[in-house]
Parts: sequence; structure tokens; C-alpha cells
Amino acid sequence: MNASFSPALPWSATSIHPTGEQWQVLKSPARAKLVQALAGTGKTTTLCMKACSLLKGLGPDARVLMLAYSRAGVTAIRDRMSQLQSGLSPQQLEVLTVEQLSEQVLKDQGDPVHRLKDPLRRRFLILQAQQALRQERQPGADGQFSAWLGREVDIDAFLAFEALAKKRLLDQQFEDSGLGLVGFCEDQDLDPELYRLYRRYERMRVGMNHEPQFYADGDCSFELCRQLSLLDWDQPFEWLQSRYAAVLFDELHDLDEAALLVLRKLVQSDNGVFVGAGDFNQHIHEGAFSVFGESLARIKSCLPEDTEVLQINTTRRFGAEICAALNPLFGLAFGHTAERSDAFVRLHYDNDEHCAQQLVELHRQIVQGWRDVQGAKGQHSALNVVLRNPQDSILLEWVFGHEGVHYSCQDLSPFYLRKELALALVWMWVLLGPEAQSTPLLTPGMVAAAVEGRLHLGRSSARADAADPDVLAQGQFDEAGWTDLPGARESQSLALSLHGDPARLRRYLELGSLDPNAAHPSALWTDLLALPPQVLDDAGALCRHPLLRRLVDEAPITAQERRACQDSLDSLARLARHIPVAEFLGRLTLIATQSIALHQARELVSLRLLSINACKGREFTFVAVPFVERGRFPGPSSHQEAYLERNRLYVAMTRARAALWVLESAARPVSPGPV
Ligand SMILES: Nc1ncnc2c1ncn2[C@@H]1O[C@H](COP(=O)(O)OP(=O)(O)OP(=O)(O)O)[C@@H](O)[C@H]1O
Repeated sequence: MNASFSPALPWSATSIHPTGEQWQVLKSPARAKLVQALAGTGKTTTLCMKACSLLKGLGPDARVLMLAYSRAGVTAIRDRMSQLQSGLSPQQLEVLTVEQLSEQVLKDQGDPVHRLKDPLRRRFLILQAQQALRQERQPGADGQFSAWLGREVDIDAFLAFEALAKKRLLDQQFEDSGLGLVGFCEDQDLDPELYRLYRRYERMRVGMNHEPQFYADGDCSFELCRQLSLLDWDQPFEWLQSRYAAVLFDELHDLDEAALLVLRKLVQSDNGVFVGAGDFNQHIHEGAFSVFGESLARIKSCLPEDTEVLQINTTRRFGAEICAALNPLFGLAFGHTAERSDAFVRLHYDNDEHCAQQLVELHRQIVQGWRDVQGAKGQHSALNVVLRNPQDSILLEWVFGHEGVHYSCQDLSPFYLRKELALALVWMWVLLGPEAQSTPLLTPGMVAAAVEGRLHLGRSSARADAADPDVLAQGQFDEAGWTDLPGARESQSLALSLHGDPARLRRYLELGSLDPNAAHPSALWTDLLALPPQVLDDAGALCRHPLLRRLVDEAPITAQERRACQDSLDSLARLARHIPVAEFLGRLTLIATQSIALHQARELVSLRLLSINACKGREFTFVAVPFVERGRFPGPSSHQEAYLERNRLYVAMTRARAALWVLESAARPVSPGPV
């Protein structure tokens, strides 16, 4: 049944009528429904239609909650709502992530919610928790643990553990298990050292009286779950009681135990009907579990008995060609409607430069021809390039920048504004000495990013082991030695005072401050600034200079960030190979100033570079997915996690409405699949 479901639709966009499959979801009388559907089949649109039709039938005071797992999911809901031209006000419709909802509830309870966003401060606190553990260890007890405590903890590993522990509500499972910590960790295949550290860190974060000192991302949901877990299984929660007339949950594929608990209480607390929708193939977050397949029974046990499960397989986003390419690659059965015409093109590349050149050609075709093919709708469509790795944008920006293309980056900064790269560029400019005066000035934005980079990479971090042992022994963090980084505005005004003044910049790089009494010169920076003029002959070689590598190696950052910084410097080095520093910086500054000028002239972007997270839940007329190569995209992963990489590729390849280009390595292709 493809007919419209009502002569008077509760939204204004007349082109959108529910399809037969969507109609089943909208009309089902069940109090709770789960919708299992493939990409582009209209999950988000159907939830939005449901919100409109519900609100039409309810009074002006009714509120509907639409939840998404990610911020991109929230953006996608807002996009679909505007496609429907629903005319709903924010008072009627709340669109939130689970974390944002939890923060709202905590604030309603009158609790102060101090957010912790600075990753360096987080690292500092984790190291203090480790220090506190060291303090209380009896010498000789548990040799392996003592040896582990003697080393500095891998912060990335800790953060990953913490996120998993909170998403899976691990402490509760531990208590229920009746096992000792080591036995429990063996049973669950967890690292017992990290678990001990996690427990200590959490105790210090929330204190004896359970008054959390700060909330990092995910902590609001975790705190709300703690409160909910004190209630009986089916007891409603007063702060969620009758808050909404309906709860609609998108991106159900990324549900975790904590979000499931919030969801169960929302449903039990008299919040009207519930509809959740998801696609197992888009499940890309670690620690989440798909509610489909074997886990379906799990989520159903948290919902009313008559919960109905429905399927939608006909995609409304793309047509027969893209479906025919995706089905064998991912082992799926996408259906399509006759009215959609689309194109799928697979290209092969021999190396990165070849891949970039093919993208330039594609972009040219889009600007000159494809837009006309798409008629008025395609006139302003950009080429959207989805990237698995942020460092892959560096070559593309350089190549497109030289072509004078107006591009934008989403969930990525232009490469010359990334802290570590801007710092390297400003350092090179200062090394030019008097020659700097005749080289085009780097932009103020680049200098501001370099200032942040100098503070971020070069900050002699307050030492965790300098914390007051008495404070740690009381189960508290000692933040006396901590100074916050200056905010963005301060770095910008500092950068303005340095811009164009090589002598001041040199002094700033060496001291990390403009106040000569406040800081000591850094020996490493003194060496970096004393390199001989010959190094200026090859900017590529300078990017690989061992002293610059040392700066990154010694920075108080996580191993993951360190690898990303080194990869970015390698990519920069490849661009700059055999180019003298003055020429390289001149060309780069031209790209940056041109981009600013195009932006100021409000020129429409014709190229967009996006991360996978940024494109989740969204769609674009023209999409290219480059650097598809086994071990790169999909990236390397353990056997158990290989599906996450497969799903990332699936998300990237299901965003196109009119045309999808996949640029695959000739040497290590992914097709014919299955991935
Ligand atoms: N009944 C319909 N009539 C016309 N267009 C529709 C209909 N349903 C969905 N669409 C369109 O199909 C496209 C995909 O819809 P939507 O984004 O809601 O799918 P989705 O399943 O949520 O996608 P994803 O899996 O990527 O999150 C959108 O452009 C939407 O406007």
C-alpha cells in the first residue's frame, strides 16, 4: 500500500506520504514498537511523521521526546523535521541525546553539573587516581599489580575502559556476580588493573557523599542510571514521570545497557507510546549492543509485553544502481522504489595522489555537468567526500586548495588549523628569520591554532605525583597544581599580538608565555629554534625532523593522539617534500587566505570533507568515498571488532541520493565483498 494515509497530512510537505511499510509503523496500535530497517528507508522520517501525527491529536501542552544516540543523529532528526515542514515548536518537540536528557534531569533535581571538557585535566586526574592507588599499596603485595602501578597508565586504554564500564554498568554486574575482582575480570575478559584504577578514579570523582565533582561526557547518563538502579524493576521514576506524551528513539542500533535502563524507565514512567528504530549495519559505537538479532529478546524484556517488531527494507534515499552495488558487498537485500534514479561508479587508484586526482576530476564533472543532470535540485549540490581518517584530508585540501576550490570540513578542522600542524608551520616561519618578512604572513587563525598547539603539546603538565598525599588519602583529587588553559578568546588575542612579529613569536615559542618572569625557556624549543639555515631548503624533511618528533613524543598527550599527530606530520611531510620552506608556506598561506576570501564573499562550497561521525544519519546528493582499501578503510581491527569497521564503510556508502563514487585501491580492493 503506497497510498497516502490521510487526505490532511499533519505536516506541510506534500511530497512525503508514508509508504506501505512506514504506514504499518504509524498505524500499529501497539504501545511499544521496534523498527528494524536498512539505511535510507525512512526510519528518522517515520519517527518524525509519528511525532507530527501524535502532536496533532494532543493538546497544545503535550510534549514529545525524540532521542538519538549521537549529536549527528540529533541533526538528522532536525533535518527530517524541516523536510516535513512540520511547524512544530521546540516546546512541543524536544530532540536530545540520552546524555543531554540525563543532564536536564540532573539539573531539574537542582544538582550543579560541572562539565569537564579539557582532556589534559582529565589525564592529570587519572594519573592522580593511579598515584592514590600506589600510595595505599602494601609493598610486596600482588607483584603483578605493583609492577603495573609502577608504570604510567595508558590513558587511551583507561578512557576506553571507563567508557565501556559506564555503558555496560559494569559495577552492577560485578556486584551481582558474587566473584572477586580478579575472578570477575577473568570471567569477563577484562583487564583487572584497569578495573581497579577505574574504581578508584570513580570514587575520587564522586567523593564519599556522592556529590560528583565534575561530569565528563557520558557521566550524566551514568549518574542517572545510578539513581534508576536504586528503584525496583518496574517502579516509575518521579523525575521522568509523565514528562512526555511519546518517546521516539532513533539510532537504536547503538543502544548500550545504560541507555537501555533510561529507556526502560521512560517507558515505565507513563510517557505514552514508544517507537524505537535502528539498523544493525550502522552500529559503529564500541560498548553498544545491537538490539536486533539475539539481543532483540533482551530489549523486548524491558518493554511492554505486546511490543511489536516491524521491518522496513525499501530505501527511499537511492535507487537500483546503488542497491545493486551495496547488496553483494554487505550481504544485504535493499529494495528500492522505481521513482528514484541514481548512479554508482567504482574507480581504482594506484596511490594517494592518483586517488586525489580522480577526485579533482569528479569534482570538475559535478560542477560542470552533474548538477545540470540533477536539474534545479542539484544546482547547489557539493561533492561530499567521506573520510575514515582525518589525516587523509591533508592531501585532498592541498590539491583542491591549489585548484581554488571552495571547500569546507565537518567534524575536522582545515589541516593548517590543527594545533600540531599549525605549530609546525609557525615554527618554520620563525626559522625563516629575516626572510619571513618577505614571505606572506601566516593567517591570524594559524597563529592562534599554533598558540593552542604550543600550550597543548608543550605544557609541562602539572605532575600527578606532586599531588598532596594527604589529600589523595582522603579520597580526593588535589587540583592545587592545576592551571586551566587560556580559553579560545585569550589565545586569539595573544595570537593577534604575535602575528607578523617573528621576534615575539620566537620568544613565545621558546618560553610558552610572553611573561619572561613566569616561565623558563624550554631546552627543546631552544634547540628547535637554533637549527641551521640549510634546513630551510626542504620543508618536507623539516616536518620529519627528529626534534619535532621529540616534541610530539614528549608531549603530555594520549598515545592515540600522539599517533594521530605523527600521522598528520607524515602527511604534511609528503606534501612539502623537496619544496623550500618559504615557497611551501607561501603556497599554503595562499590557500588559507583564498578560503577566507571565498567564505567572506559567501561563495557556496562545492566540496565538503566529512568524518564518518559527521555524516551519520544524513544524506547528500553526491558522495565520494575515497581511500577504500583493506587495512585502511575498513581499518585494521581485531576479529571480534571487524564488524564495526564494516559498518563504518556501510555508513559512508549509504549517504548518497543521486550518485555514489567509491575509490578503491587497485592493490588491496574491498569488492566484490562481502566486506
Ligand atoms: N514516505 C516518504 N516519501 C518520500 N520521501 C521519503 C519518505 N520516507 C523517507 N523519505 C526520504 O528518504 C530519505 C531517507 O529518509 P531517512 O533519512 O528518514 O532514512 P533513515 O532510515 O533514517 O536513514 P539512515 O539509516 O541513514 O539514518 C530522506 O530524504 C527522506 O525525506
